[in-house]
Amino acid sequence: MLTALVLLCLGAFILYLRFRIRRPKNFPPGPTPVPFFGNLLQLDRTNPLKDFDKFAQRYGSIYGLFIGSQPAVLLTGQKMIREALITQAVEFAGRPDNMMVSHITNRKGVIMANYGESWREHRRFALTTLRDFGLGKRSMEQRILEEVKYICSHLEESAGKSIDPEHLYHQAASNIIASIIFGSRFNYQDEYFQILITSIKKLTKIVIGQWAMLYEIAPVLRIFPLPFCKAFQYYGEIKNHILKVVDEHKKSRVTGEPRDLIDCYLEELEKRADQRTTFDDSQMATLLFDLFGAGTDTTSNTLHTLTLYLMTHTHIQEQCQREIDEVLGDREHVTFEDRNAMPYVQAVIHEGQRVGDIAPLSMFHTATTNTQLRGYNIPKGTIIIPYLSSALRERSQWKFPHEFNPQNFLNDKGDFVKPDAFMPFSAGSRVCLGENLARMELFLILVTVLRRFRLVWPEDAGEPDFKLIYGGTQSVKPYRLTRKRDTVAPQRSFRSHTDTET
Ligand code: HEM
Repeated sequence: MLTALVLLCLGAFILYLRFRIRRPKNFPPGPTPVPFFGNLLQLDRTNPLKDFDKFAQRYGSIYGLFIGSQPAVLLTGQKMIREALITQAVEFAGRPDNMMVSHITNRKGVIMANYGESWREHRRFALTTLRDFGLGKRSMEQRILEEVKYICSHLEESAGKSIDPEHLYHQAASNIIASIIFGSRFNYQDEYFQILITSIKKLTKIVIGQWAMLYEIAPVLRIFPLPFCKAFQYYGEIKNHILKVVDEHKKSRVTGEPRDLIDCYLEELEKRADQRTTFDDSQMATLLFDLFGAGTDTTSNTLHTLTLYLMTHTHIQEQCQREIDEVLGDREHVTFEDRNAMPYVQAVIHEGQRVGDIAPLSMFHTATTNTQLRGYNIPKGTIIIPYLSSALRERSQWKFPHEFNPQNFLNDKGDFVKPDAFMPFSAGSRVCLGENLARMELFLILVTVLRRFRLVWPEDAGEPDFKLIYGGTQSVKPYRLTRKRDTVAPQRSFRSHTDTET
């Protein structure tokens, strides 16, 4: 019996030695990892953000963790994040290649592409194409305003009923990016459209969930038909749609007259036919997937959370409406330029982004080379996690870090100011590629809707819940809204706090 026990202990010790995780020399300090799981068992599986805060209190604004056996460094606070992503931009511009999402997209396109020529060429192409969006005859602004008409008519039709705005915003954001890249929008009732949107939402959920984690730390499981296989299926559904549209474009396009981003890419392919280039059909499909996916959840979740705050802080909604009326007067349409004359609305939108905290952990980066940060060694390939939420609610950076208060973005004279800690789009060479589009969407949609409607928290809806549901992209829980046509709201305010749900 004793011999068996000794042998068991010895076996366990040998296994421990075999799978023990070794901290690289002079690696940032952090909690002790256990074999195989690293520090994953010390993190709340449904929402690790509070654990990250606790570690930051103990180890400081930079600390080391292990995701399985893979070393990772967590960056907390705006100064630390900027130092890594801006001052040492190139050294930390990589992407992990062992994540499920990098396998799904084959590391092509932009989002999961590693730092290098292909990422650079595709990022540059996408940015220029989005920026010069005089494509065809319609500007980006016109495309957004066209979609806003559908949002308004949907709200118009909902008179006397309460609606779930989440789906409406998802459809609108998805349609705007679809119109830019595919050249056409979907009808809100279109079943196929619902399938695509649902696939994006489910895929986003799976790739940051527990099954993805298992996929990443235990490659041996990948051969089994476990729930992570669904992610590949959802990706396949979206990609099939993309390939179909690309095929149609190849048949119908006219050289020199691009209608959308696909036509622009096909033209680039033609131009580069005799050159060495990273452009090809499969890169194009992943780039389209990246833009369609990234352009759907993000802006719509921001609008969803912001609308909840506006309905429940009616004095803020009213003040926006007064400013909008003053600036627009009799004019039918708002333009993006009008934002410069609307400091309060600007402050409200930015505050919505701050408390909405859409991408709490940004996207993971990696070190592109062996380097140092704050005197610590960071080996090539280390995962770098910019903890964006920590900057968005950093006590020393905000007048009111834990409440919804547009004063966070206004100075004493009432001018709009943007503190350095405002980084929902991240920073540096990987900063969100759709930032300008997203800012334009948020402004044009919100101003048009608030100009026409008063958004009201239904009388029978109880207390609003401001907690964010943790995810790769976060949002508040589903809720319902009613709308009134007049824009003068009775005063109604609820206490809000900006915690993430645990
Ligand atoms: C409110 C809306 C949005 C927010 C808060 C947001 C936030 C982010 C964040 C945090 C990242 C990661 C940056 C990093 O790795 O450091 C990112 C990357 C990216 N976003 Fe957005 N995003 C938004 C809207 C959009 C839209 C509308 C598009 C579509 C054009 C888009 C396309 C992308 C792409 C392609 C990347 C990858 C960039 C790269 O790896 O080089 N985003 N976004």
